[in-house]
Amino acid sequence: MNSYIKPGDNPLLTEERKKCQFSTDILAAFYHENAQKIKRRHEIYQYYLENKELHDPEPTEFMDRYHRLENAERKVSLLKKHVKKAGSPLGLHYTMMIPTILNNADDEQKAEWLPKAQNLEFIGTYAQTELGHGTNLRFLETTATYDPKTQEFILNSPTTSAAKWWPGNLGKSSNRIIVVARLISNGKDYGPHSFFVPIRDPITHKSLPGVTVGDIGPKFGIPTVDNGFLLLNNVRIPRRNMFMKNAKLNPDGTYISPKHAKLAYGTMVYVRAVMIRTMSHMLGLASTISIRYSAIRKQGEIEAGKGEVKVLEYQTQQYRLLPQVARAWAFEFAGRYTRKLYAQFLGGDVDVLPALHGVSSGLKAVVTHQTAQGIEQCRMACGGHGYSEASGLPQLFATAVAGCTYEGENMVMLLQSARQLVKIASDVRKNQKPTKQNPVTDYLYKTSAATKCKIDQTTDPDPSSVIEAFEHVARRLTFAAFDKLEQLKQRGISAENAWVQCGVDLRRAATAHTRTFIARQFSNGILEMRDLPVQAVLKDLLQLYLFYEVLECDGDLLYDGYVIGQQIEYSKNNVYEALRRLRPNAVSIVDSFDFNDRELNSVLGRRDGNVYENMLEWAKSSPLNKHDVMPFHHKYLGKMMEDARQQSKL
Ligand SMILES: CCCCC/C=C/C(=O)SCCNC(=O)CCNC(=O)[C@H](O)C(C)(C)COP(=O)(O)OP(=O)(O)OC[C@H]1O[C@@H](n2cnc3c(N)ncnc32)[C@H](O)[C@@H]1OP(=O)(O)O
Ligand SMILES: Cc1cc2nc3c(=O)[nH]c(=O)nc-3n(C[C@H](O)[C@H](O)[C@H](O)COP(=O)(O)OP(=O)(O)OC[C@H]3O[C@@H](n4cnc5c(N)ncnc54)[C@H](O)[C@@H]3O)c2cc1C
Repeated sequence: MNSYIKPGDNPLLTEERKKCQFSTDILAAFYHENAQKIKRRHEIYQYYLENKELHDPEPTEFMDRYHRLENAERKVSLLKKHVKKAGSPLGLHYTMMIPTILNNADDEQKAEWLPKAQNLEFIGTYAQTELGHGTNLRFLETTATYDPKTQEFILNSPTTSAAKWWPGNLGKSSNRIIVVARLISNGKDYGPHSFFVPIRDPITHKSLPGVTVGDIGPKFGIPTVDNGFLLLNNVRIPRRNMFMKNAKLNPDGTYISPKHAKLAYGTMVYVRAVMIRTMSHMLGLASTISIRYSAIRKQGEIEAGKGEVKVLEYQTQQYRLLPQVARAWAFEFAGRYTRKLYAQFLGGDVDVLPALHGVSSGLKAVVTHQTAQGIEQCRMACGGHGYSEASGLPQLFATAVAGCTYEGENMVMLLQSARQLVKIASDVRKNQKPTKQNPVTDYLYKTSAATKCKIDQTTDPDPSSVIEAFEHVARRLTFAAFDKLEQLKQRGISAENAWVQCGVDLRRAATAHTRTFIARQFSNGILEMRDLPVQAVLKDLLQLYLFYEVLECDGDLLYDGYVIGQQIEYSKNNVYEALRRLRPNAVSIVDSFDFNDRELNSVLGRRDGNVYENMLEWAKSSPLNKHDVMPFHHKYLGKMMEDARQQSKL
């Protein structure tokens, strides 16, 4: 039963919702983990509806960056009064400042900084990337030189390329930030460490002496985030402003190493682990918008004389949109795994860090890339109106695609994942067994159970046959890349250069490995669902996901004969059959993502489906339409046409 039906909705959408064959409440609670969270979501939305001061004065699409930032800060300052989590001017405060305090501050520092951060007594960000370096952290230039006489660090940007560049909310919002700088003590460089650095006066908000800070200017998207630049000119901070949970520096300047060399990178691993859910939500938003719109948009007759049909009736439209719904679910299940692993790490299990880094690196890269691709597919499937900012899809894409770059550029992250695969391949070649169980990589120690894939023509395909096929491809690509590395090294090429010359093969292996991981998490995740009608929908989504992925990597499956052409044909049929089964429930399935109209920010994706009249209202509210004739018309185009008319009379 679809609980999203309301009087006054577009009848075309209501008729879709009346076809619902499952409980949208149960599916929504499963996606958001429990019914309590759905209830809380609805309470917050109702509160938002009742508090007009939280609303935008006009569609933000019509605002310039100055007014967008002002509006965002206004709402955030109000939000603190209303709800804990806040919007974009505080994005980095919640996603990086607070996790860094939790992850890198010792107990005394946590006691001092955490309550103030949680109470929003200051606003922070995570300033690591520099104008000259983002990926290669070993070469960051900002220095923190210890002065044992005063027990202070002197922070300095030695060159222009050392300017911190990109950190979100650095330009105008933040006043207490995390700066990643090279720790130098007693003449020794200990590499990048994190420091708590005041950059603006807590009362006047003016930049402090030695601090040059500002906004880096317009970007591809995310206009309400003041990504900034920062130059430090011998700014002094107390010794105790170095985060000291892991590495420590004594008053005399002696350094104490952390238990694990990469603990300082913990915040990045945290964001990579949790951003998977954000990407799932973004893909869920895009598929909600495009499927609701496709259910009310009529275009073209299938049979002459029988009237125009909803574009969702076209198999091609289903093929463009429904796999995005399936992937949104797949990413949600995969993200649950990495969040659990991160919780284990935060709980003190440092040994889990390499496994967490390995899985979160590859997952972050694949999920952000497929999310961006999927949103763009949803946008294109909405025709011209998908290209309008009224749809919400261009901004959604511009926000999501940034995830391919931040938190570790995707190619670099896939190569990090490949490091783990190559180490395992080396162990296998030496007949070494895994030192500890790792459900993500254990399959690499096995050989392909069946020499031939078990995908066959059936109405109820077995997910394990597809997952084994993905394991087979990932194993083959991993060992092929490993063997190529070894051959190059045997020819006298250095390990580093061999790595670079195998980069594309390593990336392919990491992508195949991550695909296997996601498929396994999706297949395991739906087993928890006990409600049979909802379970049937999830099984259809899983079938669509698995066989859609088979078609995405069919060349790798056919390469060594593990799969034959007939099985690719079976896979195609399984995709079409899943589309057919999902079509009647399509609108109710995206309703179950439970995104409200504020989150959707889309005229096309409105819950009520009343698109056309609201599209016209939206367009009319454009500031351009305050004028029938633009004030400058006669100065330019008007004069040009008048001159042309006069000219033609001569
Ligand atoms: C809503 C969200 C808003 C997001 C806002 C955005 C924020 C940001 O973008 S913050 C800045 C993000 N920047 C990055 O992610 C930088 C990416 N670069 C790196 O992480 C590193 O430079 C590197 C991993 C690419 C290379 O680091 P390096 O120290 O050179 O390490 P190696 O490649 O030589 O590997 C050595 C060893 O360390 C392991 N390792 C690397 N990183 C981690 C980690 N984070 N956690 C655990 N282990 C890590 C790596 O696996 C190697 O191990 P072995 O293979 O066993 O030798
Ligand atoms: C919207 C947005 C928000 C951001 N927010 C923050 C923030 O809050 N805090 C922060 O510190 N940073 C932030 N960043 C910066 C981000 O983390 C960096 O842009 C990212 O780490 C990539 O570094 P880079 O831009 O210097 O690219 P580079 O490191 O210069 O890489 C450029 C390209 O070179 C290639 N490349 C580089 N190294 C390798 C390698 N080892 N192997 C193979 N190929 C390689 C890759 O193709 C890469 O795309 C943000 C960036 C964006 C776009």
